[in-house]
Amino acid sequence: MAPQLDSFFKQVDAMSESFIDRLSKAVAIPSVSAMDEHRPDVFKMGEFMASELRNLGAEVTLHPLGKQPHKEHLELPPVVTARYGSDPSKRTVLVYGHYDVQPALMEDGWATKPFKLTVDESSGRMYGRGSTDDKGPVLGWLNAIEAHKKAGVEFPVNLLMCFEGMEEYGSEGLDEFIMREAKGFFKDADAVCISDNYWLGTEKPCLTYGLRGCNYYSLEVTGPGADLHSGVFGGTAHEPMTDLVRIMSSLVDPDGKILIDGIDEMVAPITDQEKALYKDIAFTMDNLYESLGSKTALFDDKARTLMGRWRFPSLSLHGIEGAFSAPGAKTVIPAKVIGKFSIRTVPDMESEAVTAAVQKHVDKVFAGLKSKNKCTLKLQHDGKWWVASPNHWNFTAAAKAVEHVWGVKPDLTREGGSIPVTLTFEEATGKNVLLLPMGSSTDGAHSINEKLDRRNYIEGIKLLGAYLHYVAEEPMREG
Ligand SMILES: C[C@H](N)C(=O)N[C@@H](Cc1c[nH]cn1)C(=O)O
Ligand SMILES: [Zn+2]
Ligand SMILES: [Zn+2]
Repeated sequence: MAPQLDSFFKQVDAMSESFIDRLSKAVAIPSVSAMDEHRPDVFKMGEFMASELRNLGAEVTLHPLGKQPHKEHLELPPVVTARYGSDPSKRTVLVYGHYDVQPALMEDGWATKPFKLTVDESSGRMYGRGSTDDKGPVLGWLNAIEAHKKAGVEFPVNLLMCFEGMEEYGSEGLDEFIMREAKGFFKDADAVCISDNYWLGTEKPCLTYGLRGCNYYSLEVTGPGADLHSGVFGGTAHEPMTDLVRIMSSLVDPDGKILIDGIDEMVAPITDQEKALYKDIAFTMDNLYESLGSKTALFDDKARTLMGRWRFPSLSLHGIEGAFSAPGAKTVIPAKVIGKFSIRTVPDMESEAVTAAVQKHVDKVFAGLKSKNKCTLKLQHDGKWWVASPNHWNFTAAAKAVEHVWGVKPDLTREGGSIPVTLTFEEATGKNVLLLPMGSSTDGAHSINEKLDRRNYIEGIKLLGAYLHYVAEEPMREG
């Protein structure tokens, strides 16, 4: 295999500028799934993926998913599936990624235009929304195909690709599609690989075997018929924002402790075996400070910090729709405000039980306010946590590829973020799922100035290709 991989690696290096150009074109399409006005761009990005894949010789299908639930004026973007190769003597690997991105506005504080890939030649940092989450990794698979073709190296496996456009909005419609296609498009898969998370630091690669789930809520408080003048009506009416802020501040304390009764009891106890795992992970508090961009950590020690990210639930307050947020001093009483918060869930939390506990808490606190306003809690979307076995040939193949490309053994990690369909793929295919990250801890996914380091992108393309070669070699045994 070594000469084949050498030729493939040389080709990736030779094509690196054209791979960066492909990423620039993708970043330039603002495929923000959470903003109605960007829905045509999400479709455009789906078309871009389909056209790039067709040019590489893959069999591509765009699957419409129908109307968006609760937003029937919007069509869901298509799932793009593609097959590259159908040789029965080869293994078949299914890869998944998403072509939608989080919102990004210049006024959020970006130093460069979010939808223009800006390469800082001195640091190798490539800034742009979606560069690391998840356009860089998704294009990594396409680039790996192209480099094999150009280098004249036989592609080692049959590749099934599944790219969606709603991941950042709860993967609407995808679970049903995957279950429908379990015995169709996905039936040949021998293993699944997802590249959509990050290293723990900036130097050591990792393989990931767990994710937290995510229950995302909106909490609406309404009262007056329209926004009011606070001079005229302040002191005469129950104010929705006052109620909302009280309820939101009752959910979690400043140390991150969730204050909702019953949540702690749902969390699986920590075992001694698990405690021992944390000490060997290459992660320091300085890694955290670097990726936080500050020293505002909740805990001073590594193990508690990793547990806080991986295996305990957390509750984050995200924002308030309808609140006055512009510069200046508008003296308004907003008539309707919608608070947004989410709970990252872990084993053994069940979505329905979490929502029941949240509803009970909100009802209790709101009743205590004795307000005449109306308060409504809604679960916007939920995605389940996932923990898999890393003792499977899929992980062994990936570990060999990491050692080959990066010269070190990868850490085995869990991820604090969520990829809701991971569990669905596991259940639909009955096969092992591996998370193989490309980007690093300082990439700032979901934040301002999101970036992917040039080194992680180019070596990441080599890693994805090498992984497929090692998969082709691994003896078939379930782990
Ligand atoms: C880890 C992955 N790249 C990611 O960013 N996932 C999102 C998915 C999401 C959106 N709403 C709920 N889950 C995340 O973890 O926020
Ligand atoms: Zn994301
Ligand atoms: Zn992502």
